[in-house]
Amino acid sequence: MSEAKQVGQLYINGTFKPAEDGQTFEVLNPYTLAIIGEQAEASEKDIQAAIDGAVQAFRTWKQTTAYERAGYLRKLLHLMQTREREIAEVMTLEQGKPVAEAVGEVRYAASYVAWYAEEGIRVTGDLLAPSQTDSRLSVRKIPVGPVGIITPWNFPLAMFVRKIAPALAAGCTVIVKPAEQTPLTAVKFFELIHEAGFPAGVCQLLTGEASKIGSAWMASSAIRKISFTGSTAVGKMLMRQASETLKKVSLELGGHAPLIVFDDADLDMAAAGAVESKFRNCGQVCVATNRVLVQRSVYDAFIEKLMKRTSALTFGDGFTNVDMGPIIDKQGFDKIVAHVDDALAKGAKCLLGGKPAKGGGGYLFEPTVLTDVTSAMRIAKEETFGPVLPVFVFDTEAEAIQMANDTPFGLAAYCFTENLSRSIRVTEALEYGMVGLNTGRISAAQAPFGGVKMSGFGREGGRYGIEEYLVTQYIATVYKES
Ligand SMILES: NC(=O)C1=CN([C@@H]2O[C@H](COP(=O)(O)OP(=O)(O)OC[C@H]3O[C@@H](n4cnc5c(N)ncnc54)[C@H](OP(=O)(O)O)[C@@H]3O)[C@@H](O)[C@H]2O)C=CC1
Ligand SMILES: O=C(O)CCCC(=O)O
Repeated sequence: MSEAKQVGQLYINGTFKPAEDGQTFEVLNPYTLAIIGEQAEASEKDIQAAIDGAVQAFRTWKQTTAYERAGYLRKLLHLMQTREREIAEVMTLEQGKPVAEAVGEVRYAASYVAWYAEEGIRVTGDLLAPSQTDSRLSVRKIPVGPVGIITPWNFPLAMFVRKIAPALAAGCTVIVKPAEQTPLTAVKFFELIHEAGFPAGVCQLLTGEASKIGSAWMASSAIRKISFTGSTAVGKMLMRQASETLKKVSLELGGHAPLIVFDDADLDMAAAGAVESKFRNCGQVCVATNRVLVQRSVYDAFIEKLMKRTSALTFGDGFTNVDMGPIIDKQGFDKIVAHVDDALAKGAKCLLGGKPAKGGGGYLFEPTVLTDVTSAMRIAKEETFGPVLPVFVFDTEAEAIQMANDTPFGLAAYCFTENLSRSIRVTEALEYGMVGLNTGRISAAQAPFGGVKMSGFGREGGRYGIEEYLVTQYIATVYKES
């Protein structure tokens, strides 16, 4: 990837432009902490121009047929497929994940575009049985209106693509606000939006101060829906703000995923699932395993298999052949260090890693396995968002279920067992929006991604995801019989 500094602009009303007052902010490479670019910081005027553009464009976009909208999405899909390496390299530069993983993310994002290019044409209404002969009772599904989208840095592309694809397919217009750490991937993607020829105002990009953009959207009754992925704290605040103008809201928030290994599990599959689920994206994933719960009788055998896989993991510069890149920033790094230090101070044993690593100048942390972990430790309660795997022991199925559900979060959980009856009992007892049975990978464009409890609400993916961008209109008609 070229070392030339990237300069990212806003995308408003079909045009790339700098901020109206010329303000920018710096973008860093998290592996080296070098400044790799500058990104426009939207002014109040820019934010308002985007809202006005979204409102104006909605008037015509909502009138297009689902087939026309599918055509635009298919063009976008083609561009994403042909330019995947280019997008992936920008992602690695500003987010740090290995290029191969970044390519995987571009493909994953593209799978949502492919899905919703198809799903948009399947939105239908109903004709209800009337209570009198001269009437028709019809139900339409119509786009909710302009949507504000706020996403985090851990998946700089997929997190907003899986929101905009169903929104555009449904007939909504969208404005995207990506995380401050990863705006350049979004700019690269919007070049494709531009090339795909979406009408001006249908899909726009704002970068800059989150609270300024968020507050302007919240104050505007024109923005009818907010879709957010990020921390529970910010999600709760956005929901409070959205109540002022009663916007529809979807929140995909933090998780604290348990991964349960029963004594009848295939331990190789369980160890592979734990490592895949924990160490993908250096553990900076809301569905990452945050707690491994192992039945006592297979504890030693499982740990041995887990250690074999974990100690083979490599980390470093995402542009080299490694399994993991750096931690995104100091705040994320400090939380990981604090969780590990707290666990060790309270009696946990470190079997692997447990400390920062050198290299690059950014924030690296060794893949870490902790045992003798107890519920008194922070790591047992909070999302670590890093490459640290704490292992707990249990004796009975009831105890495993109780431990797994003992959290305010409810995003993803994993269970490994070869026993059919147990698999049904346990997966259905888990208070989570998503459960992986004998797998550490659950995400798919056709499936409903989302949580319960403090992990939020709303679903992304499949036929469920488009519902988030639709509202129901009922029309009662009385007609004259000739
Ligand atoms: N569910 C998930 O996938 C994620 C969970 N997290 C959890 O949250 C922790 C903190 O991560 P962090 O990146 O700070 O998460 P945040 O929730 O702060 O950031 C996510 C998005 O929200 C934006 N945002 C922040 N404050 C506001 C606001 N007042 N109004 C509108 N938008 C706002 C951010 O913008 P900006 O970047 O400009 O501040 C970013 O685009 C992580 O350690 C992890 O535990 C984090 C990311 C993703
Ligand atoms: O961390 C997230 O918010 C999304 C996880 C990525 C995925 O598996 O879809």
